Amino acid sequence: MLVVDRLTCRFGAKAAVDNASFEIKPGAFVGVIGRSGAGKSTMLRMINRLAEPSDGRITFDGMDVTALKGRELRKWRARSAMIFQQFNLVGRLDVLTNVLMGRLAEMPQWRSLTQMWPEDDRALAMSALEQFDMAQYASQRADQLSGGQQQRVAIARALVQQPDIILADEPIASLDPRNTRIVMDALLRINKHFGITVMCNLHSLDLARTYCDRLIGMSAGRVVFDGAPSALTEHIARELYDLEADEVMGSAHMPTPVHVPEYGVAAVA
Ligand SMILES: Nc1ncnc2c1ncn2[C@@H]1O[C@H](COP(=O)(O)OP(=O)(O)OP(=O)(O)O)[C@@H](O)[C@H]1O
Repeated sequence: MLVVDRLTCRFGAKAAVDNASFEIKPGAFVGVIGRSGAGKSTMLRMINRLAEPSDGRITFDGMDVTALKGRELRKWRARSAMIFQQFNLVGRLDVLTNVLMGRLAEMPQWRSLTQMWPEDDRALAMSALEQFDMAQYASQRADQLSGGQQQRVAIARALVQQPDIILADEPIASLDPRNTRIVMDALLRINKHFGITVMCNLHSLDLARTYCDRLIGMSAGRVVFDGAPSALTEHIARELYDLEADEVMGSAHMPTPVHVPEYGVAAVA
């Protein structure tokens, strides 16, 4: 279980995250919502330790994440895989090598320098690409793919890290509606099929309601809502988003969730 306890991150006098506390059980799909600047990215980055907390504590299954250093910190970063808005692939490398990068934390340094990937890792990477219908692009340069395809490769890379939790920071912000659905479905598959906890920052409230089983609402660095999507009333949502409310609340056509036997809930247009 991930426990965030009175976590604060200050940049100068400003608290980007202010005294936030919550717990996340294994296997949850949690959406972090709120307007631009609410502190969503900083929260995720602190959990992965890309941003340093100024105060408070993060623990995972009893391990003090906030105190980790050196090799232990590198291991934690592999266990809490980040997915970014801009995909963060190495464009000049092929797709398979990009996915294999997710295995680096498990490799001795000499081996990673020679890029001699063990056969098991290559098989794991190919299998991850197959999960997201990307195996046919394995030998193609990553920068020749569309945004949606690149994000699927990034998700495959996260999967081969064999993480306990995936931290997705606005993973669909630069995608069109079709690719948005494909990428959100890929995250849902990771969650339902592999049982990996997903924490996903989303600007769109409709997407968050469609895919997440719990929402954490942030405003000015504080957690102001924590509960099931059904408990998020129109009134609370309007308070969370303020002037942006009309933009994020249902003006666009959104997928309706349906039950798919293989992985539980999926989304269809
Ligand atoms: N490295 C930094 N230095 C200074 N201020 C920062 C830094 N990172 C974030 N902030 C500030 O902290 C606040 C929260 O930013 P954050 O990116 O976490 O919000 P967000 O909810 O993810 O917003 P968005 O949806 O626009 O990405 C903002 O006011 C931002 O300007």
